[in-house]
Amino acid sequence: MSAPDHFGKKLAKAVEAHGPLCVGIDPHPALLDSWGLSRSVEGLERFALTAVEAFGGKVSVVKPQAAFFEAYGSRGVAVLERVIAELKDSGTLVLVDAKRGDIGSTMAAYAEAYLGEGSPLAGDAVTLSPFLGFGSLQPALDMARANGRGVIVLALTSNPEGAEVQRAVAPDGRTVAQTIIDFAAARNSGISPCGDVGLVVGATIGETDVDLMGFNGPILAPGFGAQGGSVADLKRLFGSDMRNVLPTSSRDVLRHGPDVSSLVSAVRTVQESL
Ligand SMILES: O=c1ccn([C@@H]2O[C@H](COP(=O)(O)O)[C@@H](O)[C@H]2O)c(=O)[nH]1
Repeated sequence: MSAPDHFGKKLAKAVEAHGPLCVGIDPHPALLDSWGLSRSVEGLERFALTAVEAFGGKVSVVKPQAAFFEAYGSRGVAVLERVIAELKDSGTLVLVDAKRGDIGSTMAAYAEAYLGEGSPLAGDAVTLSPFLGFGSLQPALDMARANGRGVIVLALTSNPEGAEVQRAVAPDGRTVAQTIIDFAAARNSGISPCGDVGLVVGATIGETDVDLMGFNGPILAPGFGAQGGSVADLKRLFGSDMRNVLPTSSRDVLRHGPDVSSLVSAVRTVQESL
């Protein structure tokens, strides 16, 4: 029997089939209003399941934003679990955007929750924050690899405040972002076609002034769409080789709901622009 695909291989196949666009499910209160839904668990559920119906099987990756589900407590988290299960059933890769990060011993529990076999909160990958030190993420890196899942680590985030930390210069002369990139690159070394440790590099960051040349993993590019990032920005930042770049957009697609066919055609329009 052949070994199951690792995350990089699953991602490469998904991108081959559907293109690089990752669509976010971010049930903002203002979007619930504009879809004519109540700001309640019932409204959240209708919103999220409509998005699943529109995006499942049509894009390579869907990224539910955990915060908007957690805001409704345990019933909201139950909706997130259902979203993850239904997206998996549709054959679409699920990146749970939870941005977890803590000391290693606590990180092991986060790893179990978001990357553990049989956990209802485990998609195919999870976003992680490395700002307690890249090494603190080790339990999650190990569990991701053992279970054929992936992690996407913040490096250069799309928000303007990120630069004060991420572009700070470490004692060895590298920026914090470059240090994170180098750790991630080392972890992916030798994995084909793409490693299981990805990075967040926002589409809005201006200049990269980091070296991504040797990086063999997925690059999630948020900030594309509602935050002002454009296709031209992606080309400027990542050059012509965008094989592993996953532009991600949430509000700019979701504003076309609640009609499923309008959501689907918004997705198609963005996919074509890429
Ligand atoms: O640097 C980052 C990291 C994550 N995000 C998340 O992506 C989406 C963006 O939503 P839009 O509506 O397309 O602006 C959201 O879930 C963020 O938490 C990011 O924007 N920047």
